[in-house]
Amino acid sequence: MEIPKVLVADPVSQRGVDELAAGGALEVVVKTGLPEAEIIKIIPEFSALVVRSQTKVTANVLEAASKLKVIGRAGVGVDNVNVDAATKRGVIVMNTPGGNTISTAEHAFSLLVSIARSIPQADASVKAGKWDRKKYEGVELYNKSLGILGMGRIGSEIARRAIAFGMRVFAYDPYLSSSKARSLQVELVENVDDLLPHCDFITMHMPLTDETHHILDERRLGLCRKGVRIVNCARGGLIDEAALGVALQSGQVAAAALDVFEVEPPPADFALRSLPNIVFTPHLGASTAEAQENVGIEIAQAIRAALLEGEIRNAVNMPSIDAKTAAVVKPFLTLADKLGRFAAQLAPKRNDRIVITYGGKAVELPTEGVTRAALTGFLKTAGGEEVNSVNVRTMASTLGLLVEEVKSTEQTDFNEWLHVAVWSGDSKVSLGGTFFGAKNEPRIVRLNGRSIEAEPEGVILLLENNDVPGIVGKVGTILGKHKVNIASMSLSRDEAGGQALTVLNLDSAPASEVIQELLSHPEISAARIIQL
Ligand SMILES: NC(=O)C1=CN([C@@H]2O[C@H](COP(=O)(O)OP(=O)(O)OC[C@H]3O[C@@H](n4cnc5c(N)ncnc54)[C@H](O)[C@@H]3O)[C@@H](O)[C@H]2O)C=CC1
Ligand SMILES: O=C(O)C(=O)COP(=O)(O)O
Repeated sequence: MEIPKVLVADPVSQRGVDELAAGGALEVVVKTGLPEAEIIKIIPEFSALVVRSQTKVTANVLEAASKLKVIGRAGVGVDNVNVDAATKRGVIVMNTPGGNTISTAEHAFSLLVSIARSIPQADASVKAGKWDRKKYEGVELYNKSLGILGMGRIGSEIARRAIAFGMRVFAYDPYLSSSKARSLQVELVENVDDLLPHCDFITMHMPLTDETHHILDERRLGLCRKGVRIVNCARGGLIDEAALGVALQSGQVAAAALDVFEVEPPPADFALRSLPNIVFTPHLGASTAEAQENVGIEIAQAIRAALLEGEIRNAVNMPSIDAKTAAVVKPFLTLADKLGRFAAQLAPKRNDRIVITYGGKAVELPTEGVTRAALTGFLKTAGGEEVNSVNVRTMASTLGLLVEEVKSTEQTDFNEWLHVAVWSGDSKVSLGGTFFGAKNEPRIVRLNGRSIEAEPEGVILLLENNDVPGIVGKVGTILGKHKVNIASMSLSRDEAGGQALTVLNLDSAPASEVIQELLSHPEISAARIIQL
């Protein structure tokens, strides 16, 4: 079997590369700093791609990435990855939250102190042979107020450090609970506008999203306390850099420090470069030996787990699942896929709703992965092999297919079972499955409300026929005449002499003339082949 290849497109610690390549199960290629065109040329060979913040994983790169299963971001922010395009192409996007938290918090806090005391400027001044002690008079952090925009991992570490420096900390984070704010000893402010006038210092620690883009714009910079000092160690797009430049020149903002920029690296004519009261670092927040060791190893382990064991860790575009749970869920994934495929071949084309019901012990499962498997089985007939558990929810939503999950308390003959029902208007198709025997073999045991027994595998012949003597023999004779062997057969009838559903597992697919011959029998009203 071909060894999956992994492209490391941004600098990752050697220990991370070694972890990826361990045991020879993956082939690791390190090619950093490639332009998009070069990545597009080579990406078709790769099953996984490792990036940091420099490589842009664009829709064009993803379009070319025919083999790609996983994008591993050795760090936190994934705004350099077109996650929507990755999801549409069924590519898992993972990151390593936490691996560079301390490093980034320490860097941001260092920048805070730097601009309180103009350390970089004073350093440059002495190195230039000057001795300006008055010019570089600074301010204390002690007894000052700090506003933290984004109180997650890094924001929380900043808060701890600020409190240790005797600062009063205000936090703006719409997703932070009051109890968490209390435990962090920060004062939660409902909206940014109310926070800004109270802060001597402001530091940004939120992701770059549509909601946070330019969250500090000209208007809000005007709301800040005059002489505020601002640090951005999160993402350049959070601050309107042009407005910041004006505020720095007017003194509305006394000083600023940027580790991140709207365009990285900033262009040669970057206007802020000439201002005396701003400090820059080249996106160094996570650039420590410890952080890079952490994120390198963590992303390597996550990619190996995904490619080699089907375990999903820290995915940003689908539910994570650990190896132990993956093993428990695995048989249900197969059954769900088969039920979905079976339903797709029976259901009419335009479907409004699909309901996946869990019964017996199956109600204890982490259902999302199993639901996605049933959906994938169902939609593969519509969407082709492109559909997988990463993009299937998006596809269902695009098709207007309402997806429902039910945990049933219904008592049945089965210890654990799954049921898939699909509606198109008033017409409904439904299938139920469970597992039989010591080997936990999957079985289809319900079809449109009737009890049957069929292996969800290979060629299945469905017959609707009158329950009359000799019909089974007749079906066997017709199939036998055409050398079609019956592997198993199950017959389900409403009542003796009534309507019956006959389900046969066949060793080969009968030709269409065989189906026509079966349909020519007066007691057989429907015959169709299902391929699983
Ligand atoms: N300069 C650097 O090298 C580094 C930069 N970063 C950046 O820092 C950001 C934060 O990193 P972590 O703390 O690890 O992430 P995190 O996910 O732990 O924290 C982000 C916080 O932002 C909050 N948030 C989200 N939308 C918000 C909004 N509209 N308004 C206010 N708060 C909002 C979230 O609720 C969360 O608490 C990352 O997204 C990344 O962009 C992270 C690591 C290194
Ligand atoms: O983890 C993040 O979000 C970062 O911004 C770190 O960026 P880097 O991996 O150092 O290019």
